[in-house]
Amino acid sequence: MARVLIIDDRPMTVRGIWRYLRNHGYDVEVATSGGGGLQMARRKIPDVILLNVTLPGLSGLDVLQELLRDRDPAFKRIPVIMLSAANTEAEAVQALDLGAQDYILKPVKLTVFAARLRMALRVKFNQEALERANEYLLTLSSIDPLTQTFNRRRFYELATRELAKAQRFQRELSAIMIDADHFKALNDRFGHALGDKALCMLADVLRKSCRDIDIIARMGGEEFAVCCPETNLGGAMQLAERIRRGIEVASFNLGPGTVRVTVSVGVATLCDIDRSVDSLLERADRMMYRAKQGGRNRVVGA
Ligand SMILES: Nc1nc2c(ncn2[C@@H]2O[C@H](COP(=O)(O)OP(=O)(O)OP(=O)(O)O)[C@@H](O)[C@H]2O)c(=O)[nH]1
Repeated sequence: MARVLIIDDRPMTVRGIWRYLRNHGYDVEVATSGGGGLQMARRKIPDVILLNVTLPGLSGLDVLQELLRDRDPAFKRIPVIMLSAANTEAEAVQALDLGAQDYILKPVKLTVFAARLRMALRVKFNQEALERANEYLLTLSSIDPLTQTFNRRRFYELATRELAKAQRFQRELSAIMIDADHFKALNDRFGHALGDKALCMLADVLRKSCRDIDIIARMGGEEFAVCCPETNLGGAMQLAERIRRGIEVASFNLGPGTVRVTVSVGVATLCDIDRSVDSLLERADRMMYRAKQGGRNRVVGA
């Protein structure tokens, strides 16, 4: 049921509209001042606002501007239909230019009014559907479908922002590279499906081990990265060891008998020479290869 908020200081003049909307299944509320209307709208966001231009105190146009200036995007998106008895072109132009969805003269012809109300609602619902679709597409383009961690592209976007913040405010930042050991052999021996399950297990351990503000991503294949804001080398080494150990332990529950997954982990921390996420990751990557060369299932950092 669409929710309509009428803001009009003389409710008698909108009684016809009110009755019509109630009879046609709308959920209608009436406020008699601009300020009161804004409060009501904030308490429960309406699908559309019918707003009289002339009001005591805050005028209808003031209310419209308040709505459009609001920080809450849901508030800004409420379509506003202005109602006016003035019949001046200038007022209509001003209201529409400010951002009103429509401008209707009183006395209102109910059937035409209802059609314009339906149109305003259609525009709003279509816009909401579009925003949901955009959000979904953004998720698809940012998330690795197998492990539900960020993908490489999104990792770079988020880590670049963190790096800029860390450099600007002289904060610490570290990166951890995690690569599964002998993953080819695991796939060959137990099958690709178990390999996939192992990657999901790795991602679960990463999620459980890291802070909410850490950025976890699958960089490709059997390689993951974590970007840790506000974390120095010591902290990142501790986290890396927790991850390594967590994976070793979780791998006992992965599958039948002898399936085991371990990881080699490289850690690097931001220093003055770093100009990009790449240079930090390259160092973490080099550390990870040292971990491989050192016998795997270990953490190396510098
Ligand atoms: N199951 C599964 N396997 C994958 C996926 N992506 C990459 N792989 C496999 O991961 C393996 C990586 O092998 P390599 O790069 O040779 O490394 P490794 O066998 O782990 O050896 P080391 O890294 O030296 O310990 C390859 O066999 C890839 O096919 C995936 O999404 N699912």
